[in-house]
Amino acid sequence: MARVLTPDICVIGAGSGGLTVAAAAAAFGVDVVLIEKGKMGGDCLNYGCVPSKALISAARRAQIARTGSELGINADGVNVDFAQVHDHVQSVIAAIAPHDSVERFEGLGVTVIQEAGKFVSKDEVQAGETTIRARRFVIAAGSRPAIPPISGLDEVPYLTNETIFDLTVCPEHLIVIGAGPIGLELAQAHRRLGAKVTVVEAERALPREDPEATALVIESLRGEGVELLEKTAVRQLSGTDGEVRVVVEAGDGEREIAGSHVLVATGRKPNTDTLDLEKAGIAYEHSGITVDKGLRTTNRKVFAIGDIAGGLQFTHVAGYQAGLVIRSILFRLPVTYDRDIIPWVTYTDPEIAHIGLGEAEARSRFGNKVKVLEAKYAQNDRAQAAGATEGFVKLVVGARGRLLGADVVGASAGEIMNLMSLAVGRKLSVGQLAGMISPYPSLSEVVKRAAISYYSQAPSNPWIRRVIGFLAKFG
Ligand SMILES: Cc1cc2nc3c(=O)[nH]c(=O)nc-3n(C[C@H](O)[C@H](O)[C@H](O)COP(=O)(O)OP(=O)(O)OC[C@H]3O[C@@H](n4cnc5c(N)ncnc54)[C@H](O)[C@@H]3O)c2cc1C
Ligand SMILES: NC(=O)c1ccc[n+]([C@@H]2O[C@H](COP(=O)([O-])OP(=O)(O)OC[C@H]3O[C@@H](n4cnc5c(N)ncnc54)[C@H](O)[C@@H]3O)[C@@H](O)[C@H]2O)c1
Repeated sequence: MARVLTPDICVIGAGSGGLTVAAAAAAFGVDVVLIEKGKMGGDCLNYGCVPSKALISAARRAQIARTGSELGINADGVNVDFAQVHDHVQSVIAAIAPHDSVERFEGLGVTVIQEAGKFVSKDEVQAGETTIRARRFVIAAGSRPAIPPISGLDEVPYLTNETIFDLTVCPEHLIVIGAGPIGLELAQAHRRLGAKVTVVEAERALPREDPEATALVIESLRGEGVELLEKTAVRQLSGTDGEVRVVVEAGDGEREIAGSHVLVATGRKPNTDTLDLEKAGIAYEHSGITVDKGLRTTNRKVFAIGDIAGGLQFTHVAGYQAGLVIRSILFRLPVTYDRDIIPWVTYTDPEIAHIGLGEAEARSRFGNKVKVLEAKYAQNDRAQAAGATEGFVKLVVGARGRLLGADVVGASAGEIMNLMSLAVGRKLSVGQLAGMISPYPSLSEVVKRAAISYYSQAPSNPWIRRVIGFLAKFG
C-alpha cells in the first residue's frame, strides 16, 4: 500500500556505512529510515571482509600445521575438509548477522524498508510503494565487482567475491585475474587449502603498497606455490564449468593456462547506476559520487559515504565517514574527511599494512626534511621466538619528528597498525613513540626500535656531547 514517510534521515544501503549512520542516529533519538535491497550487512558481512577473513583463518591453521616442523612440531599429513571450511565461513557470517539484522535495527527504532531505493526528485526517494521525504539523505549503496571487457569472459562461468564463498569443493586449479587485495588474499587462502593457484596481474601486484613490503609478500606467496604473473594481459577466455582456458600475454609472448575455476578480482564499480541520481541533481563519475571534503554531494541535502563515494574502499572508512556525516547532520559541526590518517591492511601472510604518507609522497611534499626510519622483525625477540623474522616497520617522519606515515609488513602487521593509527591520527612525534613503554617481548616493540633509531645520530652531535660533559662535572 502506498505510503509517505517524512523522517529526519533516510539512509540508502545497509552495509558498513549505512548501518553505522542508522544506529548512531537512532541512538540520539532521531527518526531514521533505512532502505536495503539485498542482504543486511552489505558486502563486508556477506561477500567481503567477514567470509574472506574466516577462509584465511582456516587456511592459516592448515599452513601452521604444515610448517610446524620448523619449531619441532610434526603434524602428519594435513587433511583439509573443504566442505567443513565452507561451513565454518558461513557460520561466522551467521554469528555476526544478528548484529546487522532488520530485527536489531527495528529494535533500535529504525524503520527498515527491504526494497531498492531510487531518487524521484531533489528531496524524495522511492522504495517499493513507499515515498520517503527526508530532511537529509545518506547514500551508502556500496560497490560491486568491476568486470573487465575481456574477450570470452561472458561465455565462461567465472567467480567473483559474491560467489566464491559458496564453493563446497576446493577448486583444482584456481586462476585469479587481478593481484589486488581480493586477488592475493583469496589466492593464498585457496593455495593453502589445497588448490593449485595462478594469479594474472596486468600491472604490478598490490600497486598501492610500499614496493619493498610487497616484494616480501610476493616472495612468500611464490614460496608456497602460488604462480604469480605480473605485467601480464589476459587476452581470451574459453571453456566450461570445471575446465577453463585463459590465454595470457606478457613480454615473452602468449601462453594458455588451463584451470578449473576463474576468479575475477579486478577492482570495484560503484552502485551509482540504479539510484536515478540525475533526478536529485547529484553528480557522479566513473569512480563514484562526487563529494566535498565534508562528504556532501552536489545536492546539499544529500551525503554519500563508503565505497560509492569514490575514495578508499574499506569498512573502517565507511564507518569513519558515517561518524563525520552524523556530526554534520545532527550537530551541524564542520567536518573534514582526512585521507592521511586512514590505515589499511591486506591479510596475506605476511600481512601488509599502511597509513598516511609513503616515502615517495612525503618527499614530494616535504623534500629533504623527510627521514625514513626502519627496523626489521629479525631484530625483535618475540619475532625470533615465533620463527616469524620476515618483515619490517618503516616510519616516515617529517620536520620536528612528526610522524607522517608508516608501512608494516610481517606477522600481525594489522595489529601493529592500530598503534600506528593512534600515533599518526593523533599527530604524535617519533619521540613519543620512542618513549613508549612496550611490554617485552612483543612484536610492536619493533615500532619503538624504529622510532629510537631517529636518535642514532645523537652520540655524534657535538651539542649533546657538550651537555653530557657539562652534567658529568656535577658528579
Ligand atoms: C572480498 C572482499 C574482502 C574485503 N575485505 C575487507 C577487509 O578486510 N577490511 C576492510 O576494511 N574492507 C574490506 N573489504 C571492503 C569492504 O567490504 C567495503 O569497503 C565495505 O563493505 C563498504 O561498505 P559500504 O557501506 O560502502 O557498502 P556495502 O557494504 O557494499 O553496502 C551497500 C549496501 O547497499 C545496498 N544497495 C545498493 N543499492 C541499493 C539501492 N538502490 N537501494 C537499496 N539498497 C541498495 C547493497 O545491497 C548493500 O547491502 C573487502 C571487500 C571485498 C569484496
Ligand atoms: N584487507 C582489506 O582491507 C581488503 C581486502 C579485499 C578488498 N579490499 C577492498 O576492496 C577493493 C577492491 O579490491 P580488488 O583487489 O578487487 O581491487 P584493486 O583495484 O585493489 O586491485 C585490482 C587489481 O586488478 C588488476 N587488474 C585490473 N584489470 C585487470 C585485467 N583485465 N587483467 C589483469 N589484472 C587486472 C589491477 O591492476 C589491480 O592490481 C580494494 O581496493 C580494497 O579497498 C580490502
